[in-house]
Amino acid sequence: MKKSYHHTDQIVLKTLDFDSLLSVALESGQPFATWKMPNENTKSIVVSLQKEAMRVTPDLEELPNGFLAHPFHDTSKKAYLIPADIYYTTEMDHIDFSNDYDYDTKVRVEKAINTFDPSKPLRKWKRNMLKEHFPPTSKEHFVNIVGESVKAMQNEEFLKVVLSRTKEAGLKDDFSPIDFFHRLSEAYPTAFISMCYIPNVGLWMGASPETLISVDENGIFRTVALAGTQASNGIHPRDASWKSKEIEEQALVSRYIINCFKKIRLREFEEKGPRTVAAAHLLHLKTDFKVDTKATNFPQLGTVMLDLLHPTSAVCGMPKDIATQFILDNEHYNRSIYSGYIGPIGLENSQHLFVNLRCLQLFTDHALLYAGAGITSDSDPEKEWKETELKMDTMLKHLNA
Ligand SMILES: C=C(O[C@H]1C=CC=C(C(=O)O)[C@@H]1O)C(=O)O
Repeated sequence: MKKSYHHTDQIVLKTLDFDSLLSVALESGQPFATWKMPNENTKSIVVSLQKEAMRVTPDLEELPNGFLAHPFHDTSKKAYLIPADIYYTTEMDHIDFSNDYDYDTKVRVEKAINTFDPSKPLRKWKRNMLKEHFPPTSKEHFVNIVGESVKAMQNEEFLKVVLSRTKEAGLKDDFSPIDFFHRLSEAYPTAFISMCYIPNVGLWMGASPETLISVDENGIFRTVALAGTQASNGIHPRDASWKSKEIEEQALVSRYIINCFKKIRLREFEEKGPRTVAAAHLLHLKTDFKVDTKATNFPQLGTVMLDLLHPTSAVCGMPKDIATQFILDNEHYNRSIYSGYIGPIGLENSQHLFVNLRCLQLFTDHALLYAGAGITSDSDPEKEWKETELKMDTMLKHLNA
């Protein structure tokens, strides 16, 4: 696969700790991202020393290492890349610093970290927040567009559409994004916990249950079909039962992925499931797909599948073009990177991109939560509204805790 990480100059810090580096990054207004992988304890951070994130075509084999964030819909199909000018994980005893910067820049960064005072509350980050956003979706509007889409599907205009909405939640005066990141990491060990700041896109945080694509250091490619939702209400995943509406909704996502494999004539994939998995207080149906890119001699499979998969019918619908148009015409707001994809690329010789779900965007005094629900011809608009409320609770429960 790709070249190994080649950042060599190391910064030696008086006190090397994750929170200090993250605080300096957050207050600086530079593009940065921090994350925790599912089922791992390590927390990682990348900071760019440029003022803006890069706009790139998501070609994983060609891009510099860093953190990628792709919007749900972008006509130029470009992603934002936060290059790993500074890279640190809680497993490291030093900070990796890119060779592209001169000695003075390194000294400036080192000084900012070494003089950081953890006893002072963080305030400057608020200056970098976006000033405005589309008004939150009213219940009336959401229920209305779900009803319209159900009619269109009963008329056989399309098979499935995922409709989404936003809602505001106030922040406590002393709200700290860093404490929130740690609370999410504790609460959801199996999720991809992330925080990323991109100028003009905003500060986003999330606890995603859905891998879009991953390629590990051994060249094993993975993706999943995740759909169907019910509140777990204490039920163990193995004892869950599903209605045919959810079974079909998830089967459409699996079929979509298999069609992507067919398009590139790849037959050597392993498929496991569907099985029930827990994500916070919710249960979903999930099918796992796996390909050995070395055995199939397909090193660029990650990039090829990324282009074919996004947006999957777990966030968009079927057929893709008609569902996309329905979303753009009816949701009346810009999803930005909600239901797009985010994650580290090139670091530790692997790629890990997750669908940006169960997420929110921070503003100076409130958060904007995002959630959607898969609609089919059998959907009940009122139930779909409740489902989006349940999904938003994933973040809401821990926001002001
Ligand atoms: C679109 C979202 O979830 C997707 C992933 C799992 C289950 C889903 C569902 O049951 O509708 C959605 O397809 C969201 O969380 O905003």
